[in-house]
Amino acid sequence: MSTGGVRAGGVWGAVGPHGVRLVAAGLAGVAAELCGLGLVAAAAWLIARAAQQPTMAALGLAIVAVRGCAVGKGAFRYLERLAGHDVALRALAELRGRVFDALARAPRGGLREGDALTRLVADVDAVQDLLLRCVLPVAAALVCGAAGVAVCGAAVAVAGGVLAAGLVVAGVLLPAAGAVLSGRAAVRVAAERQVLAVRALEVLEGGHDLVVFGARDRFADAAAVSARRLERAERSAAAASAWVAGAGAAVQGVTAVAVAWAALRAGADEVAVAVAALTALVAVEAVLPLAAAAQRLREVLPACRRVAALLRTPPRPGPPRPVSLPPGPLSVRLLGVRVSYPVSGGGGLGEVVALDGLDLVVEAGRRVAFVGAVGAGKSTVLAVASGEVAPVAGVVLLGGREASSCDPDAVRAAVRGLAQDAHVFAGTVRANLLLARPDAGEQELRAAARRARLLEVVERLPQGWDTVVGAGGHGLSGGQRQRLLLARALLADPPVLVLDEPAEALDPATADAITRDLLTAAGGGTLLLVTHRLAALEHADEVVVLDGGRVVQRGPHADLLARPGPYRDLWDAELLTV
Ligand SMILES: Nc1ncnc2c1ncn2[C@@H]1O[C@H](COP(=O)(O)OP(=O)(O)OP(=O)(O)O)[C@@H](O)[C@H]1O
Repeated sequence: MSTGGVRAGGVWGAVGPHGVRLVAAGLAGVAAELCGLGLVAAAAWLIARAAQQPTMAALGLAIVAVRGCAVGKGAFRYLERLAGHDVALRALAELRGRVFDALARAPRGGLREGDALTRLVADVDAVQDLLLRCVLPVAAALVCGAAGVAVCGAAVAVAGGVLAAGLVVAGVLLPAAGAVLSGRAAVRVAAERQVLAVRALEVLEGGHDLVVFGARDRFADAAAVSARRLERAERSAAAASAWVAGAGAAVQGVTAVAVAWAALRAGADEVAVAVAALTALVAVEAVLPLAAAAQRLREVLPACRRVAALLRTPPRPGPPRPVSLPPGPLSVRLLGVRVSYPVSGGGGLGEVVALDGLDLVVEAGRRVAFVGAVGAGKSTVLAVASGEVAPVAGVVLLGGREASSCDPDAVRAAVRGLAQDAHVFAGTVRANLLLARPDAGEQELRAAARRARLLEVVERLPQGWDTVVGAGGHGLSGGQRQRLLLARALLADPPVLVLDEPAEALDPATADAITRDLLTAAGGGTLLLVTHRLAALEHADEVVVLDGGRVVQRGPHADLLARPGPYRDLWDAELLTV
C-alpha cells in the first residue's frame, strides 16, 4: 500500500494487477457452465438413444461424456469459486489501501465523518459483488448461451433460432426490466438506509445527552420510523426481485417447450428433440443470473462511482524538489501569516479570519506559551506551524527553511504533538503510546508516562500497560485520557513539540504541575504550548498573548504581570476563578 500520490485507474485500477486470476476464474466459470450444458445434452441423447435399444458400443462415448461432464462441472465450479473469491479479496485489499491513502489526503470533515465513512466501507465492499455477481456470471452466460444455441442448432437448425430468441428475452429483456423495476426500489432502500444510519448514530453517540435533555424517546421514535420505512422499501425491492425470478423460470419453461415444438414441426427424430429441449433448458438457466446481476449492478455502480470519486482526491500539494529540514530542535518563524476559514451561514459563504498578519519568532529550543481568549487564534498558530492549515498569506519558516518548500510529510513529522481532537485508539495503553514511536524502549515509555502523570494511572489499571482502552475497551476518565494523549505526544519527542491544552480535563493542581514539568524538563526540542492556565507560565521562556489573530503582548511571565495589559487581565480572571 502506498502512502503517496494518486494512483490511476479508479476501481478497475485495483483489479488490474489481478487480471490473470480474474480471467482464470472467468474461464473456470465458463468451463463449469459448458460442462453442465454438455452433461444435459449428452444425458438427453443417451436416454433417448437408449430407448431405441442400440448396442452398448453405440452408447459408450455418450456414457463417458456424461461422467466426464458431471465430474468436470463440479471441479470447474469449485475452481471458479476459489479463483473468483481469491481475486475479489485481493482486489478489495488493494482497493482498501488506495481508499485509505485517499482518505488521508481528503480534507478534514466531509468524508471522514461517521455516516459517510460507514457508507464508504459498504461502497468498497460492494466492489466484491461487481466481480463475483456481475462480471463472472456475464462471462459464463455469454459463452454458455452461445454454446447452447450451437448445440441446439446442430441438433435441429430451427431450434437454435428459437433458443436464441428465448435467450434474448431471458438474458437481455428480463434483466433490463428487472433493473428498471428494482432500480427505483434500490434508490429508496439506499436513501432510507442512509437516514437510518444517521439517526442510529445520533441515538448511539448522543445517547447520554438525549437522556439528560429528555429527548431520547423522540429520537428513538424517529429512528424506529426510519427502520419501518427501510423495511417497506426493502420489501418492495424483494418483491421486484421475486417477480423477475418468477418470470425467468417461466421464460425458461416456455423456451424449452417452444424449442421442442419447433424441432418436432421441423420433422426431427425424438433423440434430436430431446437433446434440443433439454439443452435449451440448461442454456436459459445459465443466463437467468443476469437478471440478478443487472439489479445488483444498479446498486454497485453508484458505489463504485463514489469510491472512484474519492480515489481522484488530489494529493496535498507539495514542492517538486523538497528542501530538507535541518536536524535537531527547529526555530519557528511566522511572518505576516494570515489564515481564514470559510464559513457558511446567512444564505451565503463568508470567512472567519483566524490569524491576521501574525508575526512571530520562536528560536530553536525555546519554550513558548500561547494564551488568549476563546477564539483568539492559538490553535491556529499550532496548525499553521505543523502544516495542518495553509496560510492564505505570509510565510512560515522552520529551521530557516520555508515550510512550503519542504516535503509536507517531513513538516508533519517535525512539528507534532497533542491536538485538541486527538484520538485514543481501540488497543492497549502500550500500543496507544507506541503509535508515536514504535521503536521506543520500556524506559522511554515509562519516562514519557511519568512526565504526563500517566504512570500512576497505568499501575492502577487491571492489566497495566496491556489494558485495552478506547472504543470497546476499558473506559478512561477525561483526565486519564488526556494524560495518555500527552504521554504519547511526549514519547514522539519531535524537533518542535506542539501541545494544545495538554492539561485540559485535569484538576487545577495536576494541570499546573504537569505544565510546570513540561516547561522545566531538561533537553528536548522547541515547545509551543497553548494553555488557559497561567499559574505555571513563570517557567516558560516567553508568553505570547493573542487577540483577534494578532500578537498583543509577549515577554516573560513576570514582565507581563508587572504592567497592566491583557495578560494581567487574564491572570486576574484566573485568580478569581480559583
Ligand atoms: N475549522 C474551522 N472552520 C471555521 N472557523 C474556524 C475553524 N477553526 C477555527 N475557526 C475560527 O477561527 C478562530 C480562531 O480559532 P482557534 O481555534 O485558533 O482559536 P483558539 O484561540 O485556539 O480558541 P480556543 O481557546 O477556544 O481553542 C475562531 O474564531 C474560530 O471560530
